[in-house]
Formats: sequence, C-alpha cells, structure tokens
Amino acid sequence: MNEPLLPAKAQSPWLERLRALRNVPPVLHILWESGPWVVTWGLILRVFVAVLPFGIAKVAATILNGIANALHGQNLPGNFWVLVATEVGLNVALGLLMRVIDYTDALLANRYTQHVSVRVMDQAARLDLTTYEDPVFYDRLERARVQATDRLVLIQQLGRLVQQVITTLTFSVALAWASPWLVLLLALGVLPSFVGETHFAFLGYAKNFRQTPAKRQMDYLRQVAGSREGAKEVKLFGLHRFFTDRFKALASQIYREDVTLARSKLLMGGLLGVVSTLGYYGAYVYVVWRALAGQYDIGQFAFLTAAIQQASSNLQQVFSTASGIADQALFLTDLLAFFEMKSIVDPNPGGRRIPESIVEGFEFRNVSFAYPGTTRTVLKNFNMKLRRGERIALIGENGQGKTTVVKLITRLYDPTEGQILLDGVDLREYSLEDLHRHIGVIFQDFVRFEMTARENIGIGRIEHMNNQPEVESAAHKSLADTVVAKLAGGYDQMLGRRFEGGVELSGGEWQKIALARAYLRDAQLLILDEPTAALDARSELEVFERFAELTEGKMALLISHRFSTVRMADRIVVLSGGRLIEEGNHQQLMAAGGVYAGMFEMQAASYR
Ligand SMILES: Nc1ncnc2c1ncn2[C@@H]1O[C@H](COP(=O)(O)OP(=O)(O)OP(=O)(O)O)[C@@H](O)[C@H]1O
Repeated sequence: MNEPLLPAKAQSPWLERLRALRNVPPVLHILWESGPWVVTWGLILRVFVAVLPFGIAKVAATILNGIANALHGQNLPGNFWVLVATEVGLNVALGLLMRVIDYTDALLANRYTQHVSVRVMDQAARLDLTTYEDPVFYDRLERARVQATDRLVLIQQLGRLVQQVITTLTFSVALAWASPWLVLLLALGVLPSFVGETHFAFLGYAKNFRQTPAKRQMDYLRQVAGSREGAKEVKLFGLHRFFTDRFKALASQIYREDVTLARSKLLMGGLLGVVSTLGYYGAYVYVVWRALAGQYDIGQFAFLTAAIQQASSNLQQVFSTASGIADQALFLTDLLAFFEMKSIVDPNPGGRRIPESIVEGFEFRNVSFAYPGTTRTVLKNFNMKLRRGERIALIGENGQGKTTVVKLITRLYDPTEGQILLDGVDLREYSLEDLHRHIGVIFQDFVRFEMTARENIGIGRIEHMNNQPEVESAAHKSLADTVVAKLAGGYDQMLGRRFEGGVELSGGEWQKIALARAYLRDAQLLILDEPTAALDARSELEVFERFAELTEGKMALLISHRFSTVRMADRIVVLSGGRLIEEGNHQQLMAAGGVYAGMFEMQAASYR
C-alpha cells in the first residue's frame, strides 16, 4: 500500500504506458455499468458516422465524373440529381448524428461521474482509519476524487477511437486497392507523431503524479486562508502573507515544471508534425503523378485525394486518440488501485453476533498498541475490565492513551499485541457492524454535521431519524431540547453556516446536540470522550445527573479531565504512559493518596 505507483522520475515510460492499458478493460466495465443502453446506442451511432464519409466521397466522385462528362458534350447521367440529393442528405445526416453522439456522450459522462463518485464514497467508508493515517493513501484518494469526475474526455475518446478506426479502415482499403504505397507512406508519416504524443502524455502523467503532494498542500493553504474556520486566526495573527508566500513558492515550482514540459512538447511536436505533413503530401504527389499519366479519371482523382486526406487525418487521430486513452488510463491507475484497497481491520461480516444482553462485559488483556506507521507504543500491556452495569471513568494527563482505548474497544484499530475480549471472546470474532450497532460513542472531536438539528441527532440511529418522540426524548436527556427550543426552525433548523439559512451554535450547544445522538442510539455501551468539556458548570451537573439514571444497567466509559464528573463513576482508571497505574472508586483512590488523589487535590485547590 505504501509504495508509490510510479517512481518520482519514471524509468521506463513505455513499459508503464503499456501497463496502464490494463486499466482500459476495468474502465470499460465501469462505463458499461454506468449505462449499458447509452453505451450501446453510442456505439451504433458511431458506426454509422464512421462509414458515412466513405459514402459521401464515393457519391461526390460520381457527381464529379458526371459533370466532367457533361462538359465534354455527353449527357448527364439519368440519376445525376438523385446523386446530388443523396450527397446533401448524407451530409445532413452526418451533422445530425454527430450532435446525437455529443448528447449520448454527455449523458454517459454524467452517469459515469455519478456512478464512480458513489463508488469512491462507498469505498472510502469501507476503508478503516488505519488507511486514513497514510499520506500515500490521501494522495491517492485525492487523485481518485478528481478522476471520479470529469471523465467526459475519456468517454469521447473511446467512442472516437471506434469511429476513427472504422473510417481509417474503409479509406485505407480503398487506397491500398489503388496502390499499397499510399498506405505505407501515410503510416510512415504518422508513426513518429504517435511516438511523440504518447511520450509526452506519459511525462505529463509522471509530472502530475509528482506534483500531487505539493498540490494537496496548496489546496490546504487555499482552504485554510480562505475558510470561515481559519478566518479568525488568519486575521488576528496576521497570517495572510505567510500563507500566500508559501502558496506562491509551491505554485511557481509547479509552473516551472509545467513550462519545461510544454516547451519540449512544442519543439518535438512541431518537428514530428512536419514529418507527418511530408508523408501526407508524398501520397498526394504520387496520386497527382499517376493522374497526369492518365491512369485516373477526374472522379477517381478526387476520390483518392479525399481518401488520402481522410485516411491520413483519421490515422493520425487514431494514434493520438489511442495515446490520449493511454494517458487517461494512467490517471485511472489511482482510481482503480483505490477501489482495490482493502481494510486492515477485518470487518468479519459473517462473524458472531453481539449478545443482546452482554453478560460479563469487556476486558483488555495485555493490550499493546502503536499507531500504524509509528514505532512508539501508546498502550503497553494494558489490562482493564469493564463489567456489565459499570460506569468507568478513564483519566490521565494529555496524550496518555485514553482516546486510544476508545478507538480500540470500537475496533477503529486492532491491538498490536494482546486481546480485547467481550464475554470472553476476542472482539475480532464478532461482526464489526454488529459491534458498532451496540456501541454509542461521541468523540472529543465529534462531527458538527451541517444539516438540520433533527438530522444531527437522528444520525445516532438513522432508522429512527424521523421518529419525533424518540428524537425529542434523546434531546431532553442531553439538554439539547433547550438548544432546539431557541432555534427559529426547531428540529428542522439548518445548523452551521455553510448552507443558506443555517445558524451557528456555540461549542457547548453543539456538544449537547452530539450527546443526544449517543442517547438516541440506545446502546449497551455508551462512550463519552470529554462529553462535558464545553458545557458550563450547571449544564454539566444536570447532564450527569441524567447520565447516571440513563446508564443504569448499561456500561459506560467516560473520559474527562473534570473531576466533578469523574468522581461519579463506579470505578476510576488512571492511565499514565499507556499503562494502568491506579484504579478504584473516588473514596478508595483518595484514601490511597496516589496519583489520582494528587490530581484531584490540585484541581480542587485551583477552585478555592
Ligand atoms: N492517529 C495517530 N497516529 C499516531 N499517533 C497518534 C495518533 N493518535 C494519537 N496518537 C498518539 O498517541 C498518544 C495517545 O493519544 P490519545 O489521543 O489516546 O491521548 P489522550 O490520553 O486521549 O489525550 P488527551 O487528554 O489530550 O485527549 C499521543 O501521544 C498521540 O500523539
């Protein structure tokens, strides 16, 4: 997962390019899935459009011969005006069909974008947090996101390729019929520009690949300097210039690389273009020469020059479209690689069901843990039990591993060593989805969904989102009802300022809304990480009085730095350096006079 798809400077562009073509079949598959009917119709129309130019040139040649004969005193052929009408009809049909093709391409691009965007979202949700820690993953996700949209070009190119191949074949057969040299001359002229085109397409991709980390940084700077969240600090700390300078430095580095590539493309492209023009005119002069020798009548001459023009430009387009597809296929490497990524945490969908009524509870047994990609052990031989009906408070100084315990019990990560047991069975043996169904958790950095108040609460239990009495009861338990009462739109009030009509809440108000989410869940284990950090003293006391009633008979894990909250727990676990150093209830720990007692006294003293 960690190795980049391409080295910083690609060593073997041709090999990479050929390998990228492996992406075409899966992309065709995705296209087909996005809209089988649109694809089929698009193809049928392309075949018509591909053969029409041949018919048009043939009819034009016959018309020309008719005119030449008439000028030499012979009668016009009987069907002359029918031919003229056919010529006009074919050209009108061609124009119309091209428009219909544009329409089907646009439809397909729309469906493709939607289909792929949904797949990207599904896949991002399936992947575990471990994957999100990895910057390579982030770069890939970023590229995959871009690749999910804006693939109209690829769709058009695939369709055009079919069309161009057919048109080239029809005219090439006609030319080879007249003289195989003509086809050879044209092919020799076109080949060098194909090589040039694909070479630059590859260099372009490699460049974009290299630039992704810098572009991600630029996006970040743009966002932080221009967002509502960043605005306060950017202004007050005078960070504007600092951010723009950093942005400009990155932008000019990217600009230099872009210009270098564009220049060499201009030089080489121009040179190779001359070669193909020479090939084209070589074939043309050959036809002129044979016409002068009396081997072609005027109709044949006109047809052959049209055929040279059509075969040459279509052949050239076949190559450039193919190289464009290879180029686009290279870009899709990331999208497809992203689709194939697997979670490290095994969701075990067929695993055991969580008991409807947990008997013994959870147990951390000799658990050690280091975050992926790091070597520092955050938890060391950690042992802790959480019995049925128990309310545990986890305390410790910053960075001692409290939130990490929550991430492990919810299996956002798995322990590096040791086991977490639920009713004596390793947590990994249970279905992850079922585990999550039985846990209600609100993290310290809970999400403020820019949606309505009802949705913000309902997210705790999606199926009950529209069950008004339940949403209201959860809101009452967490004091969110007092927040909602002040909102003009009540439960349907949009929260946050991103969307029209939204109102911003204070930190404590958001926290009450988030708490309601946990209460709505009706889980066997309720986990609150700093649940009252933003609440005022009165709210905190009220929340906890209710909390005690609400968690009766359930398990609760509470992380807090406020001892007024902590002392209500049945058992307090003190973490230090990733180890459990003390445990007991408030009275026991105070009597023991250890770390807890010291911390408690310190906080109490600061209030006196
Ligand atoms: N995603 C991560 N990747 C690497 N290290 C991490 C990650 N998250 C946390 N850590 C490290 O793990 C240690 C424990 O973090 P944790 O969040 O569990 O602490 P905490 O006790 O909850 O702290 P606080 O009281 O500040 O919330 C910290 O030193 C932190 O740097």
